Amino acid sequence: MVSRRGAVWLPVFRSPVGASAAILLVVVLITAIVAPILWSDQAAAVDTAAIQRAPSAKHLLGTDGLGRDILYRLLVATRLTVELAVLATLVGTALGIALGTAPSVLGRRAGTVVTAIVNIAVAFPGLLLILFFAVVFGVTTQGAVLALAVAMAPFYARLTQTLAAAVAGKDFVAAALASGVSRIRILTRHILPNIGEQLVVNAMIGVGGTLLTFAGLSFLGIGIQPPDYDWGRILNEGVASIYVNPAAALGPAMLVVLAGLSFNLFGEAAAQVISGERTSSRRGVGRPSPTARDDEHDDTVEPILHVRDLRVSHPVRGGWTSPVRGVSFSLRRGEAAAIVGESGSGKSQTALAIAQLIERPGLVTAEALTFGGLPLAQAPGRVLGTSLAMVFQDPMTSMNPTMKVGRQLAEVAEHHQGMSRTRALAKAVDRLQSVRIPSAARRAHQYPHEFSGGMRQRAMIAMGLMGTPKLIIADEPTTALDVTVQSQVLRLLADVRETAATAVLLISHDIAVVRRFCDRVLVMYAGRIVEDIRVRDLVTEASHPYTRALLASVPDMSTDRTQPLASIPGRPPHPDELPPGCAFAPRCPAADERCRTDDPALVHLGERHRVACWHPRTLERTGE
Ligand SMILES: Nc1ncnc2c1ncn2[C@@H]1O[C@H](COP(=O)(O)OP(=O)(O)OP(=O)(O)O)[C@@H](O)[C@H]1O
Repeated sequence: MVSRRGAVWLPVFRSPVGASAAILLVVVLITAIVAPILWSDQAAAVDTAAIQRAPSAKHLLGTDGLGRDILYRLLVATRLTVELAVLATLVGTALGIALGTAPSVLGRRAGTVVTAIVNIAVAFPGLLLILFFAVVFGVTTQGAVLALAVAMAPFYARLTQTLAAAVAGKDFVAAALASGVSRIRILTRHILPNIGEQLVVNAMIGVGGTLLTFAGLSFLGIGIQPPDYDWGRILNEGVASIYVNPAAALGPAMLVVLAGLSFNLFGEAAAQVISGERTSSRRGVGRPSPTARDDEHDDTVEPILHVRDLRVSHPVRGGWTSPVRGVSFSLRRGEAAAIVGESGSGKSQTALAIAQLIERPGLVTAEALTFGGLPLAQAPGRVLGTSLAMVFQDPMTSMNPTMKVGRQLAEVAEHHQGMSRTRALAKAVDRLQSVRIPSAARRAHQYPHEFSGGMRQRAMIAMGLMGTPKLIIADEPTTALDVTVQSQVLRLLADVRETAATAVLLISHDIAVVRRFCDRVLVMYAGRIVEDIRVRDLVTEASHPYTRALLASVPDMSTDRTQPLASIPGRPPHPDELPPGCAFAPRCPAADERCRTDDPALVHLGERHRVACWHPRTLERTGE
């Protein structure tokens, strides 16, 4: 059976360009290997009686100044030419990867310095850099290799940074961060394997360019030094006798171009195939400033999570934007609460802030943010991945595609519980079984792409269960799944909750899902909780006009199907375009002057009911 990696490369050979380049490449490589073995003597044989002869049946490309056969010399020189081009590219790529990944491993300042140096070097003309370093490292073969490598490193550094930035935004990297995996390990296990393919392809295209440049250096006399010779040197000698024997110059020139092209075209064809495979914040308003604070509901028995006045801010041009503005709530052991609200209301930012996954320069502040009684910020490595688990929205991006599912799960136990590889894998299989993955032992050895969407999501939950989580934060875990699989995943979360008294914080925009699964709903609007209510009271007691509008937009058994569904007119405001009073006022049918000037605090309306509104339940009274 062809492995997945092998299968990815197969289409390269199917395209006409890829196939021709591959044939050419194979010919070049075979020549590089066999020519020095077969024809070294013929290439070195001096014949003073046949100096600088034109092409003949005996010497197809003629002879050089010492009567040596040019064709044999070209064939033998293939090895050194290709070897040095590949070596220079390898050293340059390795140097580039080291420079490109340094900012994420080094501290912030050192990282900024490295990035600045790379940016300056990238802007510098490549040829000038090569000539400069060739002089610095000395006019020798090694000097030329080093000069080429150092000159191409900034390009690969920039490429690595760009590719790594794209992968760093994926959920599986956030999941690994959540598990407390170190940055170096994230780099080596999660980021580099996922950008390796593109780097290899770019390096292959690069070999073609390096081959041409190296030949150029040798032609100028600052590449390979006698008695060694490559195509560039032979070209140099051939040009001297071009009027006597043009083939002496044309032969090496054509070989340089053909070999360069073969690497280049093969790399390009591979890049096209791979890219084909892969295609299947605004201005701020000043530093985060205090706003009306939620009046925290504090009657919880044994709160596992305690959040008071949580704020998340991000720097944007001209100031800061605050998508979460003073959120307060507590969660008890075994409680399932949902955060609902329209897109952009700050649900995910709240979840990420609790899981300590807001990356700098984003700023998280809170009067209290404790988990199991301990401040989360002080002990993220110990809590995340063990007693706090996170399940992300997109099962396609939640797992590292280059690691087998079992290994990804085992990594958590190896890292946090110091388990041996074998025991950790056995635990991974056990957890996969517990989330009802069929043939778990076999499945553990498969890659995520061999799992269906629902199975991947269950495997994500199993990853959370590798520790003994007291809280699972599930950010839209069912959005990408079909309805049947959705209920399976929710049932699974419900089982975990029941058996281990695990609290669940479910982020969702689907109030129907929430009503089936949760005890409590936290309704968010424009970065704040506007209502905190028990699910069983939702239909009868919901008091904020926004909550009622959300409810009205979901059809139920009593909905008149002949009428269009109620929708909420207008759009939620962007975090930096908030109106002065209640953020919902511009869309609220009950808003008056006070709503437009004063922001209402979140206050108790009942025993376990909080609402932030100047006119709670107004809509119901007015016959909504
Ligand atoms: N790094 C950032 N810099 C600036 N603004 C950001 C940043 N990250 C998020 N935001 C803003 O925060 C707001 C809330 O985002 P969040 O992802 O929490 O919304 P959400 O309620 O989860 O929406 P959705 O249901 O679409 O996921 C959005 O307006 C978004 O533009």
